[in-house]
Amino acid sequence: MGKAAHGYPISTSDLTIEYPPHGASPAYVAVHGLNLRVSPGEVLGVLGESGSGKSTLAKVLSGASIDAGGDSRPVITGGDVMIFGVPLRRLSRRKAARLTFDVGYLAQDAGSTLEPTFTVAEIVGEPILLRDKHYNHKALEARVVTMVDAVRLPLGLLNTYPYELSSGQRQRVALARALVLAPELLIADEPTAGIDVTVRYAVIDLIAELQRQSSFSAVVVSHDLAVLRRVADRIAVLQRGVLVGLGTIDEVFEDPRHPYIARLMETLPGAFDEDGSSDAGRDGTR
Ligand SMILES: Nc1ncnc2c1ncn2[C@@H]1O[C@H](COP(=O)(O)OP(=O)(O)OP(=O)(O)O)[C@@H](O)[C@H]1O
Repeated sequence: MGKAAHGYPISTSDLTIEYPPHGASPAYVAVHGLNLRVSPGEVLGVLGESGSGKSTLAKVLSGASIDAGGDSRPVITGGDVMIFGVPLRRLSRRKAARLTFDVGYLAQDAGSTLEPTFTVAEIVGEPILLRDKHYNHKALEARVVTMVDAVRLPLGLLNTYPYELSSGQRQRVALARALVLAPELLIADEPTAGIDVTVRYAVIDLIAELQRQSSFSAVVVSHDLAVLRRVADRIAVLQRGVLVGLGTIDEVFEDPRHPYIARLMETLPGAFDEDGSSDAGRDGTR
């Protein structure tokens, strides 16, 4: 794809995303006129309350919504987004499928939706075979071992099934799968949701560490500012599908130009502690 030549891994211009009408439900605009860019090697956090459009945006940026087809998927109806210079709005499903090999996507609840009949090794290795079904067996095995090791799972788990793992271990498997093709962009949607409180920060710290090692760009969606503080270079704040803040966490909150952000500050007790710790989101609720 010649990714390096395209400057920005993600560049949106007036991006509007809509869910088409479905049965009795009218069309719903989930993201309105979004303008942002993600630079090579940058981690952008996306913050917003439930229903603000974070997952919708993540799905579209990953190319997964086009690849999936179907009529309840989000569709770009205004502006566009370029992923490594490829405009998504009119992208065919075939080309979108190819794009998904370049973009790692850790979907919301990825850990709890792993294929239950596959072993850990099969789950992690599957994207390699989807890209190239004739991939060398030994090389596949070696790559799977490398990835399982990279996410700090014991290799003894390679032949176990998802139901035998803890929530944190399952999320690590999902992360290994999302990164197995060595993507230059990772889209992670609420990577710490549903994970036991005691290991939640270990998972986000692992993403931060792998990102530093491999310098991929990333978008990390979370409703938890303390999570984003551990990984994001900048954050984008969404309210009802509209971008209401963009910058480093300190820039966004030190000068809250938008009343929503000022309100958000009040509802995030402890979010501004020096050590980045926060009470918000620690109780395991979403
Ligand atoms: N398949 C769908 N059809 C119609 N509307 C939808 C669909 N999926 C989501 N929406 C609507 O789009 C809006 C944005 O949803 P989205 O899931 O992107 O929000 P979110 O910020 O990720 O929320 P959460 O943190 O709860 O996951 C919501 O109002 C939601 O009801």
